[in-house]
Amino acid sequence: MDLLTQDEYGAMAQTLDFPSGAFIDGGYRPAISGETFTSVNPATGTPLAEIAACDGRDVDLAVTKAREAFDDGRWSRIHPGARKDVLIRLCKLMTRNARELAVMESLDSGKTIFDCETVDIPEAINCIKWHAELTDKIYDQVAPASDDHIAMVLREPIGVVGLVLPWNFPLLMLAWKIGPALAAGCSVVVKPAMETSLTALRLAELASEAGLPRGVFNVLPGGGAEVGEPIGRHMDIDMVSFTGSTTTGKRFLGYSGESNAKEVVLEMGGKNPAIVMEDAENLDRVAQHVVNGAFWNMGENCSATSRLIVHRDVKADLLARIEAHARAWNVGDPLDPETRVGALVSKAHYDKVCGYLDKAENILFGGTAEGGFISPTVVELAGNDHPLAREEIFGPVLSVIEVASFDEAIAVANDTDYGLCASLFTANAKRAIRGARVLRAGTVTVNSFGEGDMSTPFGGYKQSGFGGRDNGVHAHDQYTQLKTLWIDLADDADEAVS
Ligand SMILES: NC(=O)C1=CN([C@@H]2O[C@H](COP(=O)(O)OP(=O)(O)OC[C@H]3O[C@@H](n4cnc5c(N)ncnc54)[C@H](O)[C@@H]3O)[C@@H](O)[C@H]2O)C=CC1
Ligand code: BAL
Repeated sequence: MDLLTQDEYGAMAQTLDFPSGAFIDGGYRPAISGETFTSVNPATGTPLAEIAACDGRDVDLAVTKAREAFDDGRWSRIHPGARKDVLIRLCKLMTRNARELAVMESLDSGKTIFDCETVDIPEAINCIKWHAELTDKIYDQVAPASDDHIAMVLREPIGVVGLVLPWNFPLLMLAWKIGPALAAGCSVVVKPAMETSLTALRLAELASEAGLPRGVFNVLPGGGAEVGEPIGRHMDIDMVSFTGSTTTGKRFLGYSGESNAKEVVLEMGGKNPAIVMEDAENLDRVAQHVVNGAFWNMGENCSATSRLIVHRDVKADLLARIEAHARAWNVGDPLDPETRVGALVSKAHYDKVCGYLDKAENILFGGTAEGGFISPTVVELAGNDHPLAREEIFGPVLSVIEVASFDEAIAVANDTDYGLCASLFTANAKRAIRGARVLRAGTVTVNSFGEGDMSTPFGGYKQSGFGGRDNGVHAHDQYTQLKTLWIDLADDADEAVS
């Protein structure tokens, strides 16, 4: 991918048309209330767009349109290959508009243009394509039954799905959810985070251009209480898939229980450990993985490495290498393609992360915070009980905890309410496998940092996840429900039924 220069990206930013309406039933429209909110570029504080501030009435309208679309089968009952064709056309349109989407995403979220161009947009396209390709390659099942019967297990799309999204990977998290949901034949009502609504709105427009029937893909910008809660409580939504904080995620269990017992899938916070044992090979490479895990996307990542649990014998050497690599991560204008650490998503979130820096008693390096930007920071902790070791910070702050043995490292790693990801660096194969088995996390990486890829499920143990997984065939399956079809084949029409 050839990147532009900072000036060229700046010039492009001036020419973008930002969407402003909610996207309902195939077109943009104002919120029923007529209210709007201002979307702000967190890197500069300048307003980008006035966006429709939806509420429960818009949710009702969007759900009605989504239900009509689902029930008349314009998407849910067409040939899977036809669904695939539309989604592949959407991927082509995304590719054609990739640069526009990348700049829009960077302006709206503070993410670096480098990441938007090289990760967020291409991975979003790849995700939708992966699920589109799956659509006409999976089969239903025939169950064992007597010769007088045929028993089938059919997968049907679950129905109207609410998708409630975070701000840290706005388009990519949307793709993780609409990819499998649309491929399965569902209609979706999407609520982007208020901080980052622009690319979701633009994507709905592109999907319409690709031929997605109206009513199938609706996007409702607005607040959590105004849009998220009505989605969670709606009596005609069959399932909600949510990504965000554990506190808000748990609310959806209550909404479901107090409404129609809709299915709920939650992908929530993390406090992810990286364990580095004294036998880890190539400490320089380990340091690069730790820096990437901790500081990529400004640490605004549920899978971010936020606790470095390091054996005392390699601690000094490893920290020196981490510092050297982290210092090479430029902090600054997200539209400069050399920048690796952009702005935090909002003033409120910046203030929250600064509050954690204030609590840090021993900052080893970094800790510079100015105007919405925070430099990669490493903090030494005496143990795992400090708030920096227990609470999700969601910023470029790595806490270091020293240990003296493998068993102690595993115990510290598991001593958390979260269980999303963990990484383990060791050259000892037995330790690697034993460690991977006992670490209580949905994804464990050995001698690397990562989340797997499109084909592997992503989600958490403990308070990091509930009800399912993003990515892979598992994600597709969770947007479907099973129907048993049992057919009597006996040639005995005259016999009494017993
Ligand atoms: N796991 C992850 O990927 C993410 C975790 N977070 C964590 O959450 C913290 C707070 O960030 P927020 O943006 O406030 O996260 P949040 O979990 O409150 O927001 C996620 C989504 O839920 C919606 N929402 C908020 N309150 C709601 C409610 N009462 N009912 C229904 N929907 C609601 C939001 O508008 C947004 O679309 C961050 O500092 C970070 O620690 C934030 C974003 C993503
Ligand atoms: N890293 C993708 C999942 C998330 O941060 O929410």
